Formats: sequence, structure tokens, C-alpha cells
Amino acid sequence: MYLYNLRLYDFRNFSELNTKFNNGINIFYGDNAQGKTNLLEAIYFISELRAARAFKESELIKYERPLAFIKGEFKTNTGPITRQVTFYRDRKKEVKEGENKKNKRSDLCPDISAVYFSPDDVDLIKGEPGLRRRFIDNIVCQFRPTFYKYLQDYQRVLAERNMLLKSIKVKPELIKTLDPWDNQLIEFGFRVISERISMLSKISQKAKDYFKSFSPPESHLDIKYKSEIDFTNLSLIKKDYSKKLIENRKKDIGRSFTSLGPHRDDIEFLINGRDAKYFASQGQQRLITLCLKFAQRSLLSTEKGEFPILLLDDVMSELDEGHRKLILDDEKSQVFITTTDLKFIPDNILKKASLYLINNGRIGEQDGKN
Ligand SMILES: Nc1ncnc2c1ncn2[C@@H]1O[C@H](COP(=O)(O)OP(=O)(O)OP(=O)(O)O)[C@@H](O)[C@H]1O
Repeated sequence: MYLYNLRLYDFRNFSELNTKFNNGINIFYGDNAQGKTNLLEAIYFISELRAARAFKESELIKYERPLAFIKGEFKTNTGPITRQVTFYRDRKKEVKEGENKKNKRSDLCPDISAVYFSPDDVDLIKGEPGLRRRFIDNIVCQFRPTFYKYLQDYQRVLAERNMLLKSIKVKPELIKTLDPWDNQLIEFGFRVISERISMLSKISQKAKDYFKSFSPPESHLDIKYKSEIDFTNLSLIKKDYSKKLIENRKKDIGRSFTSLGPHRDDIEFLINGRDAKYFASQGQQRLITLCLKFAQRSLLSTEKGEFPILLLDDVMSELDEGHRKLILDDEKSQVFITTTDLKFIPDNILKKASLYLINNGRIGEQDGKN
């Protein structure tokens, strides 16, 4: 699967763009703040229908303009797909595949997917637990678009329960209305936890293998899901969840907040048994994220029968030569790379890539191979 044509209209700093790509390596190069990352963002959005980074979708519209669109034309094993997303300042975005409007992600062609890798991904190891939860949830959604609905249901019930906890503080007799909310929370929460641990076990196996192949023989990676709820036995999750919700009730009412559940869970990365968040070097942390992304890509290709598009945002300067070669030496997927300087791209890669000079929201002169 690959993206062969991209059109943008008032997207970030691009007023208008209409460009073709090859199905191998495409490199966006140019000075800082010219629009290279914006282009990757557009490609990720049109492929995954979600932002690569967390922000408001209205920020994607060019300053002071009323709307923006991204239109992508893809070739997949099952045929060509044209997808368009229009963003409005004053209403919800509109998504179309061909001539048909699509309201749900699960209605979209499942063959199209992308994996995004940027230097900020190191926050996945160093940053807040919410980033790790978002990472695993996004991957589950790539495989099971209906998971998004479970997450929304869970968030909705959680918000309602928290409101009720607040009311109970003032009117203690309302405590008898808590049980039905707890039951719903457990139902949706169980689905979220079980999907996450099943996906994490698949992805961690692959990531560990990649880590082994990229590291000295004595280093090994472990990845663990962390929850206050005992999830070691799937059939006992609900029982433990319910028991602990009851144990925590008094505390939860005091804080007007539900203190346990998938919204509080985390993922731990360990190198030789030590938490990578505190003990791994910056290079090792970066390597873990690289291995996770490669694992994600490998699972997607097995599941969908097509390699996802690989988007590498300014990572070349941060990787050593060996890792650069490993990333780029494979011919399996369409790759988009941004760099401020072509010297970071190995020569053998440059020879086969299409080059795009990005200059102030425009594509400048192009290499003859496009
Ligand atoms: N909604 C928007 N409307 C217009 N311009 C925008 C919008 N959002 C961001 N920009 C502009 O886009 C530019 C940044 O583009 P981008 O992040 O793609 O740069 P880049 O070429 O990847 O740079 P670097 O090499 O520094 O990462 C900035 O000049 C920013 O002001």
C-alpha cells in the first residue's frame, strides 16, 4: 500500500499543494520551520484519521482561514482509494472515501495505515503514563477500530461516576445509586484492559526481538502492563476490579475521583530488570521506542497483508550510522523522511530516494526521479 498523490489546501503553512510520491523512499529536506513536519502530519492524518501529536484539529487549518483539506490517493492490494478530510473552524471535520461520507473510523478502508517516528517519541519512555496509555490505545485502534468506541464508553461512564462521587460528598444517601455505575465501569474497563494486554503481549514480543538484534548480547528488554487490578488471569479481572472499587469507595468519594482502572494504568519498560525511565541512557530510550514502532509496523503488515507507511520525522541526525542503515535498508514499505541536511542520509539511500525541497509551505525544485 502506498500514497501516490497528496493534495493540501490551507493545511498548516501550505496554501495549496498537489504532489506525487514514489512507492519507495521520499525525503523532505530544507531549513527549520519550512513545513517538513507539517507534510508528515498531513500524511499521517489522511492515513490514520488521527493526529500524530495531541492537539486541537482546528490548529491544522492555516491561520485565519475558515477550512482546510487533505486529499490522499492510495494504491492498495485491493485497488485505489481516494480519501479526503476537510477541517472546519466552526464544525466537525468531514471524512470521505471516494464519494461516500464516512462517520466512523471503522467504516474506512482497513488496508491503509501508517507508523510515525519522531524524536519526541522518547517521551513515551520518559514522560507521563497518559502518553503510554495513548500509545497502546492507538495501536489497538489500528487493529480493531471498534476499540475506539469502548474507550469512549469507558470515558463517559468514568466521568459520570466521578460526578456522582462529588454529589455523594454533599448527599451521602446517593451512595446507593453507585452500584449500577460501578457495574458499567467494570464492563467497559474490562474490555479496555483485556484488549491492551493482549496487544501489548504481541507487540512486546516483537519489540524485544528487535531490541536484542540492535543491542549487545547482555542487554534485554522487558515490557510490562501495570495496573492495580490483578490482570494475571483474564477470568478474574472483573472480580478483582469490583472488590477494589468497593475498597476504594471512601477514598474516591473524598477525592471525587475514581482512583483505579484503565485510566490510571501504565506500561513499564525494563532493561536488564531496571526501569528504563530512570536508568536507561537517552540512546537506549530512543532505541526502545524505535523497536516498539518497528514491532507495530511488523504486526500491522502481518495483520493487513500490507506494510504501513513509515514516517520518520527528523530522526536521522539522532541515530547512529548502524541504526540509520537498519531503518532505511529495507525496501518493504513506502517511507517519508524529513531532514534539515541530506548529509544525514546514507549515500545508498539518497541514490534511490525522491527528494523534495520544502521552502516556506511549498515544494521547491525536485529531484528528477519524481
Ligand atoms: N495553522 C498554521 N497555519 C500557518 N502556519 C502554521 C500553522 N501551524 C504551524 N505553522 C507554521 O509551520 C511552520 C513549522 O513547520 P514544520 O514544523 O513543518 O517545520 P519543519 O520544516 O519540520 O521544521 P524543523 O526542521 O524545525 O522541524 C512554522 O513556521 C509555523 O509557524
